[in-house]
Amino acid sequence: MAYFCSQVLSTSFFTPKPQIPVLLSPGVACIKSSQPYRFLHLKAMQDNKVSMPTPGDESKVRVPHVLTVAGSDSGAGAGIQADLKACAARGVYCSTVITAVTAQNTLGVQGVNIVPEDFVAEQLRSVLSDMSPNVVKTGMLPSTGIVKTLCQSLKEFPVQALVVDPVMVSTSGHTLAGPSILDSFREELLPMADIVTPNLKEASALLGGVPLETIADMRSAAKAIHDIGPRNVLVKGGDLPVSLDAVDVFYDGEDFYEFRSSRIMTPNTHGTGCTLASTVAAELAKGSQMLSAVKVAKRYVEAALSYSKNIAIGGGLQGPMDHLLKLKSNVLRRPFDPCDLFLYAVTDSRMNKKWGRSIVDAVKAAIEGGASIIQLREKEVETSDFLEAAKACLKICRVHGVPLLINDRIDVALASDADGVHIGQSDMPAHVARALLGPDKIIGVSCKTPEQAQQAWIDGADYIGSGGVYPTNTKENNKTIGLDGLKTVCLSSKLPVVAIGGIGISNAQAVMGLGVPNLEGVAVVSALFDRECVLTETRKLLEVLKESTKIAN
Ligand SMILES: Cc1ncc(COP(=O)(O)OP(=O)(O)O)c(N)n1
Ligand SMILES: Cc1nc(C(=O)O)sc1CCOP(=O)(O)O
Ligand SMILES: [Mg+2]
Repeated sequence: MAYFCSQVLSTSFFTPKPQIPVLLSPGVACIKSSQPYRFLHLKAMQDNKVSMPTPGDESKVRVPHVLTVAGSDSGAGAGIQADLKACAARGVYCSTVITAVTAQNTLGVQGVNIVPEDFVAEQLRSVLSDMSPNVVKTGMLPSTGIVKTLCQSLKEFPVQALVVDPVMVSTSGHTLAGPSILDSFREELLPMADIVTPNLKEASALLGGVPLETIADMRSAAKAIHDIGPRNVLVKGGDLPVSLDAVDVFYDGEDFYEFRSSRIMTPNTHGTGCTLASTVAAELAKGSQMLSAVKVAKRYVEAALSYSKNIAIGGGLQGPMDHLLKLKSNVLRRPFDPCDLFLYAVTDSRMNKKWGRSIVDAVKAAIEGGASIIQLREKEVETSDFLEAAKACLKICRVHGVPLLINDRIDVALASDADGVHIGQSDMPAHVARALLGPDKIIGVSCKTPEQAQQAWIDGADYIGSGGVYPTNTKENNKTIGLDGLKTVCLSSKLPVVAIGGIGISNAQAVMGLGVPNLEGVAVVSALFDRECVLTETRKLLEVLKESTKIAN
């Protein structure tokens, strides 16, 4: 199975002209049409019925909103489910009117249950009369009655733009809207549409079965479909034979634009049509002009396809894509476990330089010796070198299932996709780091007092680093809090704690012997890295720590 990834947008035939905006901004409608529907729309705008901020509303944030009118796909690769995910990924609210419920998976469509027309009408009324979506996007419209109901509702409750994905056949070949629907598409729905996005089969069906085999055919089809009434047409050429590349043709009634793509080999293409149309709708809802909306939508779909090309969901020929671009990395990453803090190796560029080893070699040796978590604390390296080192260390850490944190630098953690950060009291505040890094990354915070420990919990930290337990030469002017200070911090918080500062094989047992339940381990710099052999020192410290847990039990 293959799909196409466009790296290059090529415009052809004509120099692109500035577009007349379909939307000036969310809440402001287009004025380039003389169709009755648009007059209704403009009239509603003037009557203050559509998207006009009302006095007293200034403090409320109006979010861009797409209403999708489509079928449910139980496998969630296409239909309503794809529309919801695409809008969520693009930061747009999505409400739903369900026209049919399908029993569907990656093998095909096993059943279709059409929602009664009057209940589709009721759903439409519920959403349109109250929630003022900016844009309506249509997918599976399985009966003429449902098409008519939709058109009627849109006349009663005009929206800023209508995106029509003329779904007729599922990717597995199952008919989702029969030929009887075509007349109502041509006569009622398409004349109201701001854009229609047929694939080759759908474009051919809309035009009475004309064969579409070349790019020239697609242009003619786009023009002929435009004559039916939609303001813009995107004919998708993914199924075009004889070419390694794929070309989509966009026509706005004046100019043609080609989107040329190269193939991505992937079975995970189910739902690409729904996703593309929903993303166009989402971008329009945010206020984009039509051509920009189409460009962004294509880029997004291609990124999602490329990202999801190897994910495995279901045993059929066509799998779903990952709209949020998250599944792959989450599958590889296990959640933070406080036990990870048992032997915490913190690197130091000066020490590694002194012993003539790279950061990567230092990390490799520490992991081989039994370190359960790594922190890159590289105070003196250039940002670009830090980033490179972080990426290289991450590869090693992932192979061994050892989390890698970055000291201080949220930007480096984000850019390298490290597992998290360690920050101190004078670094980026932990709640800001949490907002930047999201809910899944690990955040450790240095705390010397119970107040700091309580704040770390409030700010969303995952663990506390507490010290200096003993005097240290590694960190200048560091206050020593001793074993008592460490114990006080541990007892003041429910967060897991790792002890730091002057710890090595000679005193690790004394630290772990404190016997407080949330003290999970020790963090060490010089005892591992200011030594000739990191591997040997890590192994020795691991043995001491294991011994201390035996004594405690
Ligand atoms: C595990 C762990 N605990 C404490 C620290 C110290 O962090 P911070 O106070 O931000 O000081 P610097 O390390 O940035 O000098 C740590 N790095 N790791
Ligand atoms: C980085 C750091 N933070 C500390 C704190 O007290 O928060 S002590 C410290 C230095 C730890 O290095 P070593 O293991 O060589 O003593
Ligand atoms: Mg710091």
